[in-house]
Amino acid sequence: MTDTLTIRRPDDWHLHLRDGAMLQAVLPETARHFARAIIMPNLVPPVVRGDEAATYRDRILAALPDGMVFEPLMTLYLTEDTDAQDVAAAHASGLIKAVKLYPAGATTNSASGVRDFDKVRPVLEKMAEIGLPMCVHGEVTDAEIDIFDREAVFIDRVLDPIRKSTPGLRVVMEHITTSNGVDYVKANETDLGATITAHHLIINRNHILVGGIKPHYYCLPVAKREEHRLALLAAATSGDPRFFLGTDSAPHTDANKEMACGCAGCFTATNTMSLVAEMFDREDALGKLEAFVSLNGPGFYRLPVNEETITLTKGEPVAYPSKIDTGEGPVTVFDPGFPLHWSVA
Ligand SMILES: NC(=O)N[C@@H](CC(=O)O)C(=O)O
Ligand SMILES: [Zn+2]
Ligand SMILES: [Zn+2]
Repeated sequence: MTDTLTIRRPDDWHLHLRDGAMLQAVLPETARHFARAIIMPNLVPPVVRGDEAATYRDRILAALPDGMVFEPLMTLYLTEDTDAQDVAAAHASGLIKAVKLYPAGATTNSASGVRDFDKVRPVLEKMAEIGLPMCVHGEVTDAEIDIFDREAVFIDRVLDPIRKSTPGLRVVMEHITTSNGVDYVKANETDLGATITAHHLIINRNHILVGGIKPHYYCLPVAKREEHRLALLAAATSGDPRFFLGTDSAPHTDANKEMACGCAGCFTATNTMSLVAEMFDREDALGKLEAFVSLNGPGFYRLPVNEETITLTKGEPVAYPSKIDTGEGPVTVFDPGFPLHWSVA
């Protein structure tokens, strides 16, 4: 039985850090284990232009506690008014590593997102030309489409047509939640990858709804049936380079989660590595953990892998806080509902 595991330091390819007091509180939770993270731009107002990404990056670095090493990989929030030249300049300077597409209304702080995909065509063409990846929140927003079908319908109606009409566009399907997402990625040899969260490896829709509503299991895209969770787990543990960890750790205060209309988002930054290692161990796939958390992401983004390592050890159930304090109120840490045995030394 393996009880220690040394791997290259991991990265998080999908992270919400927010701003101000919340940023201050959640950044160390990520920086403790992760070397780099793709920083989601869905602030209010969103991070749209290169100069806004530069000042957000400065605020993140200013919030980093002394002695911690962490590199924020910045993104821009795609709007119908985004200027292709500004995007190209922010990419050429090394500031941004991706552009994020939110269909308007799909998720938290997506009101400034895209309604008419034809309007962003010039930006997408420029991105294809310069090799800048597009990260996609892949859900349609049509009122008549069932929330559990929104990812699958997005692939057919929006994503596949965009990819066919924009050859060379490199796409990351963010936080996939369905076997449809897994199958679509696998059916495409080039220019397509997907992030998978820790929580979607663990929960299905029953966890949210059976025995009472669990607001801390509610996120978007919402967790689906068990067969979909199993497809995600198989993809993550397969070693296939097209799948990599993006936690989508998305802090909301308990006050904003535990209410009649609670916010979407699970906060996993504190215990991500314990969650993921536990699930890989259960699948007898610890040999593929490094690929999922440390190798496949840099491979897709064409960045060097981290030189430093971390060591995980297996032992008594890991102690982690049930909540973290933030200047805005407590934020509940994702509780898988079972003990975790792997901790980062
Ligand atoms: N995943 C979520 O449920 N919420 C994210 C937004 C997102 O990634 O869709 C957030 O910013 O809170
Ligand atoms: Zn999203
Ligand atoms: Zn997200």
